[in-house]
Amino acid sequence: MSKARVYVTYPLGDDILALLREQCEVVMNPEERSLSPEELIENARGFDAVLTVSAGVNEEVARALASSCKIFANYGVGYNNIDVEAASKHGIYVSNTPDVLTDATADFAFALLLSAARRVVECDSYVRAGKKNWGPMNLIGAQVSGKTIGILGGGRIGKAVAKRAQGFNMRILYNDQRPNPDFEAETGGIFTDKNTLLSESDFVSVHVPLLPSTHHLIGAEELELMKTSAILINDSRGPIIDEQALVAALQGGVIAGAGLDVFESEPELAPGLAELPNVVLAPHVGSSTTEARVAMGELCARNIFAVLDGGAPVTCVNPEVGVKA
Ligand SMILES: O=CC(=O)O
Repeated sequence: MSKARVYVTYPLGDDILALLREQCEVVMNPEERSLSPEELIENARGFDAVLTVSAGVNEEVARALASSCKIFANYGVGYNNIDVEAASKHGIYVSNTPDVLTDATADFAFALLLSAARRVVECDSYVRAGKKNWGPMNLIGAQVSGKTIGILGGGRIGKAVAKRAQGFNMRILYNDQRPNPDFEAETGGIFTDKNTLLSESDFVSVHVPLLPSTHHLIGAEELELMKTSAILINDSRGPIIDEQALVAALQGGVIAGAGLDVFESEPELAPGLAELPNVVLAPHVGSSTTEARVAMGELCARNIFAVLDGGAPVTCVNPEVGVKA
């Protein structure tokens, strides 16, 4: 019997390709860029599975690929790039990669927080410019230990950030659609409404999925509620923050700083953002550790193999597909 065929939308490491090739024939887009829906349809037509790395799957893509494709296995925990309803309608499973990147992403939120608070990037430039002197007034930053952190999103990554904050003896506030007893039991976090969280926190870290209800969750009004000394961290999804409003707030001293791994229109930045000295910027690398990347690839492969074997994905986003089948 011929092997099932998997299309991979973005270059991935040899380890994951070798694993997929144990059971499947694999074709990969060799270019380091997201494919347009038209290109995805053209390239993946007739394949049994598509491993999506930030490629957009809309209604047309789902419809065009439905005669052969059984799963969109998304390489990432966030799957806002995929129209899940359309995939379900056309009987195609969607899976994501939760858990395996939680620690890496929480570590990176803390890396951004510490970098922005203690001006690590400025310190690096300072030393590289040959200015190595110690001085009592030199590059003074914000203390992190003992401060209040406000975590928007009480899920896996938010909770992992809270656990790190415990190590810094921080007061932990969090907000979500509803309280999460596990979050509170494991971290001592206190559930508050969003406005209280924004006005009382020294650091606000965003860990919600991108949904219509979380688009621009932080805009000009929310930034106005924050302390002028506050630092905003985001390594979830860019459109959760109104980036133009954030630039204006940082320029006007409404808040003190930001650490951003994600942007509204990646890879573009809002005008003025890159010129600000009080932001630390990163190119969407929250889950980019060797361990997390290997585990994400393995989980995509497990999801694909499970579906090709006639079952449901291990980490399934739309189990209703199996119910209808
Ligand atoms: O951004 C990365 C992810 O969603 O896993």
